[in-house]
Amino acid sequence: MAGEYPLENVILATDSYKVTHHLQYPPGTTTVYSYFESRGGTFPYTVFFGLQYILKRWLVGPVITESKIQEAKEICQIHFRQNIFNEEGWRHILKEHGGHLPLRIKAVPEGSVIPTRNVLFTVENTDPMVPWLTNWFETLLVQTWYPITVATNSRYQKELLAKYLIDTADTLNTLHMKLHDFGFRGCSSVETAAIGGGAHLVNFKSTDTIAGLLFARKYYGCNMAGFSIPATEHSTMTTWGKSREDEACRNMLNHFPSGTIAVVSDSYDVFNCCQNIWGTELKAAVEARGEKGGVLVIRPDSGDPATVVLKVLEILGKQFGTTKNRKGYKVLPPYLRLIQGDGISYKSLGPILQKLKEYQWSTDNVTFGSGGALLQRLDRDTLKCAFKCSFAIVNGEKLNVFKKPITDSGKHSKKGRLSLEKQGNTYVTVEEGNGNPVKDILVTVFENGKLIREYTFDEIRRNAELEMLKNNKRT
Ligand SMILES: O=C1OCCC/C1=C\Nc1ccccc1
Repeated sequence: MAGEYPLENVILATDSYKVTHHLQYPPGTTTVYSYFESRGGTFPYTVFFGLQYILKRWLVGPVITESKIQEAKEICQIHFRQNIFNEEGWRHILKEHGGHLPLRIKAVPEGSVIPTRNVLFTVENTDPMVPWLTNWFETLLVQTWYPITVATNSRYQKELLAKYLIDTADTLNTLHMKLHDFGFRGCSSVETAAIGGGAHLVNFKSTDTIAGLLFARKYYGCNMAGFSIPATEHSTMTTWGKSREDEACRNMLNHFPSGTIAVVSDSYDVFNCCQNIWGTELKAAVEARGEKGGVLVIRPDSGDPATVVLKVLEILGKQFGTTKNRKGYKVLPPYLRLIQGDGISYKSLGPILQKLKEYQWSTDNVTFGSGGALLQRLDRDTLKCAFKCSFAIVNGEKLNVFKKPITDSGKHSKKGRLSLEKQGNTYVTVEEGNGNPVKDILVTVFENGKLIREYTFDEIRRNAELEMLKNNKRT
């Protein structure tokens, strides 16, 4: 935002080859219009999220300055070992627009759930003198692939968890806390964790990735987007020594006499810990804590997830008893739950939930944590996010622009000015400028350096909410 001087230089936040592209468009080019889409891949729909961060972080305000132009000119001169930097182009932006970028960006509302192969946002230059500007910012804008892919992957897990809660639990009330973000350390950078952590929080309110909380506060006006609880790690358990694992467990009950706490219990033998420490030595203390509304969440952290979770449930069920809920599935006492934070991904979650169901255990009993798979084991190909030019004006002539490689039909691009319309329950990308502006779902979010439409986190969460929960339908 204006006033905050980022260390980096937005002119240089691009790929080297783009520095040479102003010399490559046909003479007389006055408009370059490009669009972003997911061409599909792992998932049939995407959750649109994260553009607002990139706009605020890089593009909003008088971002072009004399010193940035000078620095960019110097870097490019040395990097290309020739003078191809478009100094007068950038100076034009400084002089004529006061350093504001003469671009128009139209996008689907953040949080929208859109089938792949539909336009998600468009970019065009608003000043005919700088047509090369549109694709200069492809590099930054295509980085929306990351928050989009994290939010999408996270939402598919929410769908899975909702399905099993509907089948095996009495309510969906715990759904928003069922997948906890464990991914901070597994991210490539603090910024990655912030963006990815924020993207997960579109779907859930359960996280240990503090960077994601700050991201939601700073860029999406959300005061507190997620929650966590007092929880142990192996160091706070193993420093007591193997012979005092029971004291480490008791220490947690003493320090946190009420509320929900989690204790990792696989330091040596998770089955022994559940049977003889939680289920025998500390059983009365765990139950007493339950009287005051306390909840103990036991955390296995190794072994085959479904196998270990099942065996732990059986042991705890025997020691503490179980009840049957209205759907006929077993539930531990309300003061006792599990969290499985090892080996969880979209791929592994379904089979685990299915196995618990087959053994008559309600999904109510278990919460999940996911790290690397949630925030890092994704790439731009997961949803094939791409940015292509579809329209241009050259010597006053309007051109529908496209690529159509005979070597990959999946890479055919859309033509002309695009709009996104909803026809019945189906989204349709209307091409070649044939859309009805009144029905266009794309919203102008950025124009000439200003953020035109901002989304709050609550609005985004509503847009992204599961269909079954949309109008507060509780099963
Ligand atoms: O194991 C972990 O790896 C890395 C991230 C945090 C973490 C656990 N946290 C936690 C939070 C709430 C309940 C249980 C555990």
